[in-house]
Amino acid sequence: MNSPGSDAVSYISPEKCGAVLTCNTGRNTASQRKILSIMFPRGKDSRCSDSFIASMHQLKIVHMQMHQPMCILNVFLSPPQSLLSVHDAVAQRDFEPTLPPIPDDVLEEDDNSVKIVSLIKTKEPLGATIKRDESTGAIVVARIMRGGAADKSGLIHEGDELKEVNGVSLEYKKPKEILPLLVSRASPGQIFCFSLFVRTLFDYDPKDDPTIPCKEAALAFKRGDVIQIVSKEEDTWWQACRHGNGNTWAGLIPSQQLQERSSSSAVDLTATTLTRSLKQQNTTETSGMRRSFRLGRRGSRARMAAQARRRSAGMDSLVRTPTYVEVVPYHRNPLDPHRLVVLVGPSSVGVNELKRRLLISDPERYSVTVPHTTREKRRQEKDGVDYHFVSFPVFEEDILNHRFIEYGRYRGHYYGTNLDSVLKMMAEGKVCLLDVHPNKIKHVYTFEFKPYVVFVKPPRIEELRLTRRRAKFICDEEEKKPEEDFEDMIGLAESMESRYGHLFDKVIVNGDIATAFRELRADLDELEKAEVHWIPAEWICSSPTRSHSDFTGWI
Ligand SMILES: Nc1ncnc2c1ncn2[C@@H]1O[C@H](COP(=O)(O)OP(=O)(O)OP(=O)(O)O)[C@@H](O)[C@H]1O
Repeated sequence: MNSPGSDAVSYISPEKCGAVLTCNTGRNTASQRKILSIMFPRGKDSRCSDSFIASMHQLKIVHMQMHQPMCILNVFLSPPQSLLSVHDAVAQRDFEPTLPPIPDDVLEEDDNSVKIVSLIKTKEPLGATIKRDESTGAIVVARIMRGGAADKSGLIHEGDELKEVNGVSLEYKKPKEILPLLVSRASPGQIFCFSLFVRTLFDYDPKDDPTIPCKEAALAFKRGDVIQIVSKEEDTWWQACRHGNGNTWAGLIPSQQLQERSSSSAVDLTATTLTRSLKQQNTTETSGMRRSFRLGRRGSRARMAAQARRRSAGMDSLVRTPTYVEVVPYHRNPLDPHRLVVLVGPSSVGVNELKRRLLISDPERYSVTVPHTTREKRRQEKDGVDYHFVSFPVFEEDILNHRFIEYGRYRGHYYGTNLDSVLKMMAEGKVCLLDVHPNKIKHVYTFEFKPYVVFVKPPRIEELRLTRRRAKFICDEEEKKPEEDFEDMIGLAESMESRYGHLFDKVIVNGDIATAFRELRADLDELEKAEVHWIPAEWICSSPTRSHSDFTGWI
């Protein structure tokens, strides 16, 4: 089995990834390794190619016949021990083919050890990215993708020089001409040494990314997708697989650091724009914040201006580029309370309208909380139905115990949404709909409530004008025109998204109300049916009384 000049020849045919043939000279240190040939099968059905071409020293081509079946060993190799043990097993038997002699002059010419690697694959690409070595001009392996054929074989390493693919010399070829052959797909059920599930907080399309080293080896995703990160070895590019798809991929994605860096200029721009627009506006205090909340949902202009200043100075720890949030699977037992549905959005965007439609569409399923108040009960009102009527001391004790999601004073009396009223609805088996400013989400951002946060976003201004023509907008200032309200709404939506976007599970654009409602309803139906809910990992160690000043699960 051994060929002249080599001390190990192994055929390995893991069932899924095809066969691997190696021949090395015994001087196989990382610095000396050279890949001389990589062979892909030509026949659609053939797992083992019937011919094997080895290019020696860029010049010499050695042809060799292979017969099926080759040695079938269901082994994934991790060098060097397993390679040697497989070699020992293989070497006991007389397998076809035998390697032809390696020409003497080849070995004499070069001090480097010679390794011939043939990866005979099914549909799998090699699973590596390449680059041109600037000093030598050689094509070298830049990285090995986790779970790909190259990784599983354990025979190809970063820095190896690539001479030939499928019998075609790579000399004078540009990396982009070779790249399509080297994309990685991992086998379903592949076990990775490193594994972390994240929900993505931004859309990523490698086609639009000029910095990606290899577009074909990248993984595209949409905001909200759950992906499995399998390697974080590099600072700039991580490797990840799509989750929930049998045909999983291990592809490159921008690391958190890279994404934050590339978006930081955009965030700065948003902060500057917001500061500028605050300066221009006279009515920011009320125009953008949720109008329907009577109890302090509106932020003061001064506070918003200070926030914008802090943000532009980079001092607001909550303003972070949305990247990835670590998630864990939660299997909802049918007897478990429903997740709390939190609807957020700028004032007048249509949150109440959507909530109203949900309640009408299925009153048995959806419900809203009953607020607490310290004011006197009126004759026609029912305690626990219209309001929970409580005394001042009780209300204030609950404030001190952080039991209010939001509260405020109106005409000398307190009004507020108490956590207990939410829990009561949930305990009754209802899907509780909560409508708050996004800065209040933190009060329910726990495993106990498992909030599913829907951000209702305005469409582009043209569509806003068109769809809201007949809607009544209550301007906060007499002289204010609806057009200004539209601009405020869009501006506020943008700043909400950049500030709290990492908390949003779903974004609904409310252009046409019927379409937006259908989308929301369908999404909530899907949530109801979902076997697995991917929830933030931080909830697992959170408690209802914990302070939520930061979101540690956000990686
Ligand atoms: N897609 C839409 N097309 C046309 N009109 C809409 C649409 N969405 C909402 N509206 C109308 O816009 C007005 C404001 O909507 P809504 O009260 O639901 O806003 P909101 O987000 O709850 O604001 P606020 O919290 O300030 O009350 C209502 O008259 C509503 O019927």
